[in-house]
Amino acid sequence: MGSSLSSQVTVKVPAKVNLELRVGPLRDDGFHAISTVFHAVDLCDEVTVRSDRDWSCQTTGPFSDKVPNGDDNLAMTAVRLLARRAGIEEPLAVEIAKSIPVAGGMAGGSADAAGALLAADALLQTGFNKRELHSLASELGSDVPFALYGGTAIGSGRGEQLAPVLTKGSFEWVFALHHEGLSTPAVYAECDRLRGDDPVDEPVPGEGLMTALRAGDVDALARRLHNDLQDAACSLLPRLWDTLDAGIDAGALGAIVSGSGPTVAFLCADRSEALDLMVTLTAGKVADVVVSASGPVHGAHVIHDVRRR
Ligand SMILES: C[C@@](CO)(OP(=O)(O)O)[C@H](O)COP(=O)(O)OP(=O)(O)OC[C@H]1O[C@@H](n2ccc(N)nc2=O)[C@H](O)[C@@H]1O
Ligand SMILES: Nc1ncnc2c1ncn2[C@@H]1O[C@H](COP(=O)(O)OP(=O)(O)O)[C@@H](O)[C@H]1O
Repeated sequence: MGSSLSSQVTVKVPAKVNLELRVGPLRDDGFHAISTVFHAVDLCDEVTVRSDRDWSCQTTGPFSDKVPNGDDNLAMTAVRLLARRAGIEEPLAVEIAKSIPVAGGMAGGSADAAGALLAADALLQTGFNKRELHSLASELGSDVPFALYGGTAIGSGRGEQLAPVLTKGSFEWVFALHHEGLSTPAVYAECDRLRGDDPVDEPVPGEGLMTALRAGDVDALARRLHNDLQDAACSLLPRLWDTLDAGIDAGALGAIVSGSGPTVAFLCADRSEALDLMVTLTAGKVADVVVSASGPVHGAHVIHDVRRR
């Protein structure tokens, strides 16, 4: 992209699955208090930011037709925010090579925002420290800070407050993607509707999940997967129930809707089981696309840095 002489930085940034998502009451600011365990998987976008004559944002890849270009793209919002806070007016061009499903509950837009923040920060040499970048990421969205950090982490508040979690080894996943997306606010609203007037407790982490992760115990992890938004996502898209069942029938150890959905995540015993499951689910046409990925992986990190000043 661009002239070979332009300065540009490329960042690789992962998707996430929520191993646990406990949703508390609706807060006065319109967000829900949550307790979640984010887990970064090696299904990644690459975000390139370069100096240019005008501001622009373009997306390539299989999901690019579903992503807004220009100012409506969250990555564009991110670079504009960073430049403004750094007091820099130089226009930037953003290019996203997109592999993370859109509106799939895997935080693809948040990942692009985090990637764009990091790339623009490296390009412009702002001098912002990690805490300041975290704060900018929180302004962009509840899931954006986690995409900067990656690994496995507890998220609290509205998801933006993070604490790292110790894990052993890696876990093998299969993801069933649906072309139809689900809107995150609509899924939270459906969760509230299904709960009706029932009192909702402040969310707290479930027992056993941290032990399973620390021990690298995939069977125990499969039993601890939990998502309070799952019923709401399935209520809005009932065929997700069939997708969840199909994976378990085909040998997955655990199945869960990823975040606000509609992507369904299956936890497998090992890589070979994951490949077998991928073939079975693809042949059974239970989803529009089936992919495999492992986690945890690193958060946003620079993979190319060409700066000419
Ligand atoms: C559900 C989760 C689980 O990790 O992600 P996805 O699965 O959609 O990727 C997150 O909570 C989504 O985070 P994110 O997509 O960053 O949401 P934001 O842009 O901050 O908020 C969009 C809207 O979602 C709702 N929202 C979001 C976070 C939260 N803790 N409570 C909410 O009620 C609000 O209606 C808010 O206006
Ligand atoms: N860079 C981006 N990538 C994906 N979606 C984006 C992006 N910028 C803005 N959007 C908008 O945000 C919506 C939610 O996107 P996404 O983050 O993929 O969902 P989810 O949080 O469910 O994973 C999309 O429908 C799209 O209109």
